[in-house]
Amino acid sequence: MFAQIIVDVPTMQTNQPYTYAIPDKFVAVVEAGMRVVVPFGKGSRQVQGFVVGLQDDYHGEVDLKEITDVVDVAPVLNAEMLELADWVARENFAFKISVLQAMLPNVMRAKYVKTVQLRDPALLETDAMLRDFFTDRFEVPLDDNHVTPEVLTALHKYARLGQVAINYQVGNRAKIKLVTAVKPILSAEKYDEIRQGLRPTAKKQARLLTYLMTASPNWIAQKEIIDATAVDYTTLKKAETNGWIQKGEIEQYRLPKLTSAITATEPLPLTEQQAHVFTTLSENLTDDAKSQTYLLEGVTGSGKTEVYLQAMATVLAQGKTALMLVPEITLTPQMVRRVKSRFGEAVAVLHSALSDGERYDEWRRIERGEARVVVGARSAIFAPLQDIGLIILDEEHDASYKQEENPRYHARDVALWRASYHRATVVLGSATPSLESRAHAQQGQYTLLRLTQRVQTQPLPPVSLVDMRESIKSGSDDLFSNELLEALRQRLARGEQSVLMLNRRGYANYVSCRDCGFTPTCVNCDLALTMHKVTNSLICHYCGYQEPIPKTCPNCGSQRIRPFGAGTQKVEAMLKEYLPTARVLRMDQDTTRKKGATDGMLEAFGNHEADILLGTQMIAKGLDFPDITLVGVLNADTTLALPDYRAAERTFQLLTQVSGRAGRADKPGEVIVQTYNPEHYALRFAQTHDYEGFYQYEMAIRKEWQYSPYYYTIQLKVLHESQTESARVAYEIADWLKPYLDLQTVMLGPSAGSVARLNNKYVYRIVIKYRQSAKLFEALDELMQAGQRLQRQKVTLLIDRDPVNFV
Ligand SMILES: Nc1ncnc2c1ncn2[C@@H]1O[C@H](COP(=O)(O)OP(=O)(O)OP(=O)(O)O)[C@@H](O)[C@H]1O
Ligand SMILES: [Zn+2]
Ligand SMILES: [Zn+2]
Repeated sequence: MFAQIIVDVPTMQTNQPYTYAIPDKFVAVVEAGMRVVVPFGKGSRQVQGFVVGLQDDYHGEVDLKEITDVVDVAPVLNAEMLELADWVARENFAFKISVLQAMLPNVMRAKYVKTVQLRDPALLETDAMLRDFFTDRFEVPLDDNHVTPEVLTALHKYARLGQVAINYQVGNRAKIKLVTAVKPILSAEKYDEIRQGLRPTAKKQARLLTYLMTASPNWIAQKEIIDATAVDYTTLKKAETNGWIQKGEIEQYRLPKLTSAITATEPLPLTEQQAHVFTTLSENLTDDAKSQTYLLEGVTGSGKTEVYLQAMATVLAQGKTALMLVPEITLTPQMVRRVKSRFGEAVAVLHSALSDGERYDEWRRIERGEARVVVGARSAIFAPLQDIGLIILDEEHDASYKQEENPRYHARDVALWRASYHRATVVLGSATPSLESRAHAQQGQYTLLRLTQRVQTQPLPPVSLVDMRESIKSGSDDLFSNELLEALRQRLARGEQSVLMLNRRGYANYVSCRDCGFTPTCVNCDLALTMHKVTNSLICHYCGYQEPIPKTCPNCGSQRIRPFGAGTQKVEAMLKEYLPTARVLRMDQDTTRKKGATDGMLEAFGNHEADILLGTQMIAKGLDFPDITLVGVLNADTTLALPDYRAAERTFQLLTQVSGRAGRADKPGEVIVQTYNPEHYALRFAQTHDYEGFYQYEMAIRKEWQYSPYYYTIQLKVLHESQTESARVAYEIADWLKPYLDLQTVMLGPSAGSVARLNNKYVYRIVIKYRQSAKLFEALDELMQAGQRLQRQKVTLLIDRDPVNFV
């Protein structure tokens, strides 16, 4: 037997698997999706690799090397994942090894100690070999050198049946947690009989026996029994001696904690609009469903989440599984609670704030089929769910769905792939869909569904734009207008709550005129120019255009053209000055760094322990608190100045999202947006909550400037320690690519990266705008595979498809 293996050798990256021979002792064990150790290269260094295929024959010339060792006893990636990894690697010019690794939890990637855990103690009675192996323990280290092929083969078999598990431990980080457990071993009738015979004073024993009568004959954590029956350890000890129960150890998952208990909730009766959406979705949530994508465009507070929950319940009832992705920052306890209160233990949460151990536990619960609902951020799209019926992407427009490092996949694309594999339904939900998705709906690739009203038909809050150019002239400072301070005072007097957002995106990276609002833009691209203090210049991150930082405003001649500044701490201090009685809760990267801090703060705000929630973009999404009646945006413009053709879209989305936090329950809300660009269309459309208007307007601009969704973008970056070498290679690549570009394809650059050096390497960039991809992609693929040659020259080449940031 022979195996095809993708090896993990950073300096020899290639997407071609290597063929290795499988020695006899591993023939019964090795399967696709397992990791193995193989010799590689001249010195036959031992490296890890993934088995991606098996074959009976080999007709090549060379003598094949043999697999040295197996890392896994059961596959850690199934057939779907292997196929998906191929696709993700191909579509994103990524290396397969990095994709395969991205699919696994951290602990399985690092150096580890392996253990075998006995999950079904009954095995010991039937298999003498296993009895010797485990002796008197439930979990033993697995050191491959000391395990005979027979035992390995047996473990392999039991692992497939779920009777033993192979666990990975990194130091102590991801140790399996074992707890004492009890198993009822007598019949209900027998327990009843014993109970009848007890002395009347044996109250505790009676309680225990009553509990055992109705308990299922599985292992139950001892603590659970004690909590339920209020018996003590002595009672349990006695019960064991009496032969009523068996004691042992079971694995306890480190379930991510919530600060307070969850109460079960029932589905809410749907509003007319929700019901219409749900009915339409239900037509495809059937056993013989086909893969189908819906775009749910629903205003803030329209009850999208309730529709998701009910759709999830539908597929679960069919025995299928459901996956719900939300942006990292909206994966709040409030959100998790909403899902867990419906589906309880069936929910696994995958979140970057989890410890490696917690994440690994959740991953295994999913893999074993114990968790059938997954809620998570971007990387949860690789959750090892089987038989998926429904995939939801909430806030589908969110930029965090694109991974900004290798492999640079977009979770939306992966979602569509997996849905087509499982013939599942996809729901992309947002109050402000991405232009790409909305355009797909326009063309009929997605089915468009709308929720135009809030749940209790509360109106969307009125939004007023405060022109800061005027405001400053009349004596306010450039952080607080009189209008906003007055509105905050009103809320304090009424005991209502306010949310204040300081927009930090693109902060201090650009200059703007305080008198006329003018921000310098690129002559080629119409994008805001980014400030570079070192060179005292403004640079276009897209095409490389440069100009000196102007001393006076080119638009109105004012000298008050300067960078943006001031952080949340400054704002907090000023709030204290203006509104001494207000209780302010500041939420930013500093105050939320500690694990669980965000949860605590949101809970405190929910309990009215603060009047004002001050924060960065992280407060714009998802919050659902009934007493927020005022939302203030201190500076709407910073996102407008992002060096990104999506700047207007991002601004519109952010303002719409944050406005949506006000007036969600019975009290009417109000939004105040401070800006230097009150005429900008992104603000105008956000003011009237007019997504469709914005969409039409922005599409016309994208068409004119040849941006997505009309054109796609690919960014190539060349990095080298020497600037001349970096430039030389970039020009070489550009020349090499030219013959592959058709007439509609535009190549910008090479130009020096706007951040001249990254990690001490000089960056040169090429940006390609294209409509037809076939020929171009072939060329890029070839280029990537040539990466090895580049590696030897110490050149790094990065290929980023549809980049979110131009740096
Ligand atoms: N059918 C219903 N009946 C009563 N209340 C509902 C119903 N559907 C949703 N709600 C409540 O209305 C509020 C808003 O709903 P939800 O958070 O699902 O909206 P959303 O569209 O996801 O909002 P956003 O996009 O602004 O986060 C929630 O408090 C939710 O519990
Ligand atoms: Zn000006
Ligand atoms: Zn430009």
